Amino acid sequence: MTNTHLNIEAVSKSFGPVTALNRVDLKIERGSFVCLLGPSGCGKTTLLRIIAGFEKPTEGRLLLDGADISEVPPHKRGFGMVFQSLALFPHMSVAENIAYGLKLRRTTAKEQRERVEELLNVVELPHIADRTVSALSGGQRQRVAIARALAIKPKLFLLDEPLSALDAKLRDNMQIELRRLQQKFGVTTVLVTHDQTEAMMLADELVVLDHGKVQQAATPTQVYRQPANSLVADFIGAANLVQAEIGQNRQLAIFGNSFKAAADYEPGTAVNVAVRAENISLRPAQANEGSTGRVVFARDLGAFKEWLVSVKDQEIRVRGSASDDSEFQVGDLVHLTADPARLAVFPVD
Ligand SMILES: Nc1ncnc2c1ncn2[C@@H]1O[C@H](COP(=O)(O)OP(=O)(O)OP(=O)(O)O)[C@@H](O)[C@H]1O
Repeated sequence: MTNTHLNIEAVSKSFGPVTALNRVDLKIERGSFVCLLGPSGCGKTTLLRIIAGFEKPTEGRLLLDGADISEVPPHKRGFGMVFQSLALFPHMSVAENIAYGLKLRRTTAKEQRERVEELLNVVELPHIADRTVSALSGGQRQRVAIARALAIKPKLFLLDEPLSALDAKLRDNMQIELRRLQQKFGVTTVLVTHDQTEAMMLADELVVLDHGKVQQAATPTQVYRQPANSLVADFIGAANLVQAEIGQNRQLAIFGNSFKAAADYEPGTAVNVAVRAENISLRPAQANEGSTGRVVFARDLGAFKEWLVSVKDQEIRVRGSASDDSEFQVGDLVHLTADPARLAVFPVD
């Protein structure tokens, strides 16, 4: 059964001649964590700003629990927000920052104290309530900003690239923390990111935007395994897009390996086949063998190995697991095999 919290109906937004959003429809489930993901300029920040009320849609409307909020100003929407800049008050203490939204809501001093204490415990900063924000580390500031946004028990929790200023290790820790907090509070959350690993790590539902349109809205696993089109396949994960042609009985040949396309296409249809780097295996090849390529780049990244293999006029990215002890060097002739169960076939646009 669905339980829609926010319903975004046919929302479009133009800035003069630029169409930032083009009839976006999206239903956000109560208590879910939704990530808006896409390349730079795809419209994700504009969509978040429309949800927050900082921008008005050119067309379409927003329904919160069924009520039209399109005309409601941001401060009356009751949403909690965290931006990349955090926008904390540097001269105020941690506790004052967290209590800020509560004060505006005329909460009693006792309620404020209790709520601040509760949140400081949740974000694991109970000992620094009295410090000024300017004396905190990047990760601590991040937690204060999150605590401040959650203090008002927001109807929606909105975050715009909140972790992008943190170094890789801290960002990884904060992603786990953010996800745990969101689950603990059960707050409906929308986060904008251009980092697909972050989006896959956090999201219940991943919304891939491109060219101002929703290209796919599904679980991270679905988006990864069954990308809706070649834009999504290309954007998510290390995918190779290989051109091929449908033969008789839906037969297709990729790197010389033949397999059957799942969807029904006319023979002779040109298609793009998305093949992820980790779904291709290599073995040494002989010069007179078919379906071979030459290794042009090789690196060991610790967690996995990666090669670029020149096949015809394309460079194919291939990943092997760290435990795989095959060693291919630049210049080696290799045979490629794609896992037929993990291919996605799209008509050429
Ligand atoms: N205030 C504005 N005035 C004019 N054009 C704008 C404005 N805000 C956004 N745009 C344009 O709308 C499009 C979508 O911008 P938006 O900031 O939503 O993209 P984004 O996906 O968040 O990109 P990024 O990841 O680079 O922040 C872009 O072409 C952008 O230049």
